[in-house]
Amino acid sequence: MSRAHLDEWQRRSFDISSGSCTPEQTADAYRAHILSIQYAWANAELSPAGAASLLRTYTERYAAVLDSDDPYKGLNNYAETALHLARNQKNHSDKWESSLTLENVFNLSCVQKMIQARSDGCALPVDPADVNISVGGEVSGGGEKGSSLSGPPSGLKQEPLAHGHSVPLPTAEMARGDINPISGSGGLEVAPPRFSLAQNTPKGLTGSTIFGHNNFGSTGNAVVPQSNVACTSRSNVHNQPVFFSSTNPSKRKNFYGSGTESSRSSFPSQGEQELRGRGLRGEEGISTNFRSAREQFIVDQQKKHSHQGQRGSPGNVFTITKKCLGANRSRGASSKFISPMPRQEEDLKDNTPKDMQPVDERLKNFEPKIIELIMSEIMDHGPPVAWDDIAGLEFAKATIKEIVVWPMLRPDIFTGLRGPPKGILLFGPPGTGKTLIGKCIACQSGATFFSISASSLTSKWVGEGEKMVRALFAIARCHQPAVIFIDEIDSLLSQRTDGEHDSSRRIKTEFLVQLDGAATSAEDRILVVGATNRPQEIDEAARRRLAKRLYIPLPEAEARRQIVTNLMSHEKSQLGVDEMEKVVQGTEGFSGADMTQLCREAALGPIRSISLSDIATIMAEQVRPILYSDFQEALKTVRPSVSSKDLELYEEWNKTFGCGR
Ligand SMILES: Nc1ncnc2c1ncn2[C@@H]1O[C@H](COP(=O)(O)OP(=O)(O)OP(=O)(O)O)[C@@H](O)[C@H]1O
Ligand SMILES: [Mg+2]
Repeated sequence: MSRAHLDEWQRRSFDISSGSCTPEQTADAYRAHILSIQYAWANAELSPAGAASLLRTYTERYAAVLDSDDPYKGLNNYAETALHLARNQKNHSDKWESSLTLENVFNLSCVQKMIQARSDGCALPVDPADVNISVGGEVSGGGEKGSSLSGPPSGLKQEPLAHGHSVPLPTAEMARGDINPISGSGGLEVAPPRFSLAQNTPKGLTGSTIFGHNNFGSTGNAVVPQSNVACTSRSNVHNQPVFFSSTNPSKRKNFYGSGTESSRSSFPSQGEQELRGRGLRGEEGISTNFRSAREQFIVDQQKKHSHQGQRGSPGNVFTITKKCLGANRSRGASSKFISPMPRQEEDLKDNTPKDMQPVDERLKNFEPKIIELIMSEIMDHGPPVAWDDIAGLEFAKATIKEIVVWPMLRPDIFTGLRGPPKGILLFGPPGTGKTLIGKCIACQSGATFFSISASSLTSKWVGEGEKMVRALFAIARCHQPAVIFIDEIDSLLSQRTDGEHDSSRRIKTEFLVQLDGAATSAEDRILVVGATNRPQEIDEAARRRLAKRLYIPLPEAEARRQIVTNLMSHEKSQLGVDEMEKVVQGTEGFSGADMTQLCREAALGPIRSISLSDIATIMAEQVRPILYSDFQEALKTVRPSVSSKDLELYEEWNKTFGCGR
């Protein structure tokens, strides 16, 4: 080092050793030393080894001055910082005091309840919510071999309670931890007694019950040293209530140590306890979570076996239960998990009556794809339709109720000749409510309802049509009582001609076979409802099988009024009685669908009266009500869709084949 540096170094060293420097000056001097060393090393005036050695020495000395809490020699840097931080922290814990004292603990209602329960010989009310210590009354082993808590151990006072039972109270000595209340020996060094809750437990609460720790392995000021709380249960513990202590008395409830899986997984098993006990003894009462691999293996094995044993017979397993989510639910092979999303096949199974289960075997011959398609055709969706939603058609409605609803309600009296027909044909002009009736049957009959459009059978599944028909009837048989609604049945069962396509002929034949089978089988409760607006095109063989042929005519005046009233009730309208009458009279020959169309058109009247500039801003309430004038306007554009000539044909067919009066 250069001469100047060495002089400076010397001066600083003298200052430090003179003892006249303040800690700040000493620290500065050491810091300057460190800088000098770094400088010399950077200028290659010091060897790296020499620089490292010097740096270590002076860094240590510098740190010693900084960290020393001696006010004359050190800066107490660390403490200063920590204290500074602490000063800025709000801390209320120093004012906190537990309200739970030795005196008032027995006044707690939950403690009283427990005492009462024990005195009544009932199970102890305990909440395992946040507690994980079980302490019973029977003492086996301990300082005085064979001693039991039926007599208070030395160090426990007997204090009579209101109801006459005595409770051992800890004394001041115990509170100080001088005496182990459980051992009763008055000494600290006691072999750990084992506790189990037996019926012959003294009526009073043990000191350990009340003052037990929350944590198994914790040590501290508790009255009961943890080493003594390692519970084992060799016998007579099954079905015994397990006693938990809790720091939160409000959480205590009735609880039985039933030894559920969750509890066992949350609490040390017997083997675990023993191992822990060993560990405790071996380490002079200091519990440790460490376990050798072998010990862990033994614990795991014991857990496994105790689980199995518990399921079969709840034998000699450790009966501690911890409350946890779902603990009360039984799990395992016997419990049934119900998925919130039922699968299709489960639906199929569930909808099938138990006695119909063997029928499912028949579905094995069908391709799952086809079964799935048919199942998706089950009409269980769409807005429900009530009988009152269908205006007029009183005869048809009464007949259908008689054929479908009553036999379903009273199958016992609709037997033999009174047995319901197996096939119905609803025929009539378009838009008169045939499909509506089908939907209503679906909602009201309570039967499994299959709704298939015949055209989809012939066009959608070309080449598979007859398979579909067969599968449809097979599934319906599995879901009896069942209603198969076939809309536009004319396209399926039209007259057989020489020029027709082979596939549609096969479908038709299959359908007739199935219909025949359903019609002839007395046990089958399958009703086929066909709807058509071309009844004259239906094959005579099919016509015979659809025994009940109901004419669905155009709505009469009363029905038309009902349709308008029904539809207008959902809108803002002002239609006087006379005006309504005029509308009804002006719609002679209208079908139900035409009436609906007329009302829709009339409902647009108020909107059309709003000027184009206002339509974007007008409030919904400001739109005027539907008036008679709107109907008058609508009647100019909406014409009846059924011609009188067509009507004659229906009337004629009804007279020839219909079942109406
Ligand atoms: N009797 C009725 N009561 C109330 N509304 C009806 C009635 N008949 C028809 N409607 C109305 O007409 C619409 C068409 O009816 P639906 O589809 O049942 O006629 P359809 O007889 O099946 O006709 P298509 O023969 O053309 O299939 C219905 O949605 C309903 O709004
Ligand atoms: Mg229809």
